[in-house]
Amino acid sequence: MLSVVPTPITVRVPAKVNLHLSVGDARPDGYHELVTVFQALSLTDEVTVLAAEEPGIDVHGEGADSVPTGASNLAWKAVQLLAEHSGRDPEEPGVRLSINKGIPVAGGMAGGSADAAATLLALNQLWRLELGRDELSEFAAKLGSDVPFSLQGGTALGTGRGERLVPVLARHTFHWVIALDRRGLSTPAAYTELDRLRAESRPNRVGEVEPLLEALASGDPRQLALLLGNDLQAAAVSLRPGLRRTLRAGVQAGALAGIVSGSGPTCAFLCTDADAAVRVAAELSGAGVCRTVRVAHGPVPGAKLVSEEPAHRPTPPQVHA
Ligand SMILES: C[C@@](CO)(OP(=O)(O)O)[C@H](O)COP(=O)(O)OP(=O)(O)OC[C@H]1O[C@@H](n2ccc(N)nc2=O)[C@H](O)[C@@H]1O
Ligand SMILES: Nc1ncnc2c1ncn2[C@@H]1O[C@H](COP(=O)(O)OP(=O)(O)O)[C@@H](O)[C@H]1O
Repeated sequence: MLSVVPTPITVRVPAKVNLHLSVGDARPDGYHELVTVFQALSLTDEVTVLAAEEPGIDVHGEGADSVPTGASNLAWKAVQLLAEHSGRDPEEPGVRLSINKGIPVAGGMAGGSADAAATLLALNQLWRLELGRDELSEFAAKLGSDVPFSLQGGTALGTGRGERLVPVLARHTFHWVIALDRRGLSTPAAYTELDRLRAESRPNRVGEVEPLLEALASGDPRQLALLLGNDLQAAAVSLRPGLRRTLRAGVQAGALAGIVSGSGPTCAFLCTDADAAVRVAAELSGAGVCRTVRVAHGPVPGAKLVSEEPAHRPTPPQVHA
């Protein structure tokens, strides 16, 4: 008898930067209450899921060596969650994952969350689960605070632990230079460091989010640059004092402003336009303050089947007279 092997499914998924990250007090469950504005950037991972008897994960690309290939990979947790939901054996789900990293690992750009979101979307297709965006988003929130945003993309206001999202109007495209560090930084360590700093002094807190939302709606990068703010920046800089130099170097290279991305140590520099971003990237890469630089723009869409993207759509059949 002929058995039909489903075609592998590939999903592309973006990194994020927090344009505004206001961290409240630690809650009884250990999470901090946030008010944050996420923007999805054109720095992406690709996750392919394929039916296979031997389960497993292959990781390629940027920082692949430091990504776990076992059960602690967040994308594998997504496989197990949907396997359980759909009555499959989570230990023998009959799939392999291939992850191609473009998002820096442990860089504060939600790379693991991105892979988990991509896996949810890909398996929904491979296993024909027909879960809607809202259901996928609920599964995403079980996997991590940033995972729902990786699914949604664009620009969004996040509250709660970051998982409750409302889309935000962002006019025009913003242009960024991303400075990647030599080593990653742990998210829980950054939150713990912030609690420690707050217990012993009063580090500055970011202000209200409304002015930043207005700047996004205006589309003016100069206005936005004045309002970027991240409460975790003090913690990241305290754990990695060299970041001060990186932030200074980006502005000296011509960026409008620089910010630590989420829990760091990646730094993101907002530039006037695409040409300025290329110039800033070239100068920053010569300054010796980071491992490498990337140019990116945002907002971009969230996790997407690669076959749905316009550039990959098959050309319509030609009609010859
Ligand atoms: C800081 C942020 C900013 O967007 O992102 P990254 O910079 O790591 O990418 C997020 O809050 C990270 O979200 P995510 O990485 O999904 O965190 P989770 O897996 O849910 O939680 C990991 C740990 O981070 C801390 N955590 C996370 C979110 C939150 N609102 N409060 C917290 O205190 C907790 O210690 C938690 O155990
Ligand atoms: N698919 C994945 N990609 C990257 N890191 C992962 C993945 N799954 C688990 N991890 C682990 O999660 C940690 C945080 O990685 P990542 O999500 O890239 O950073 P951040 O939380 O700073 O945005 C890494 O140190 C790594 O051990």
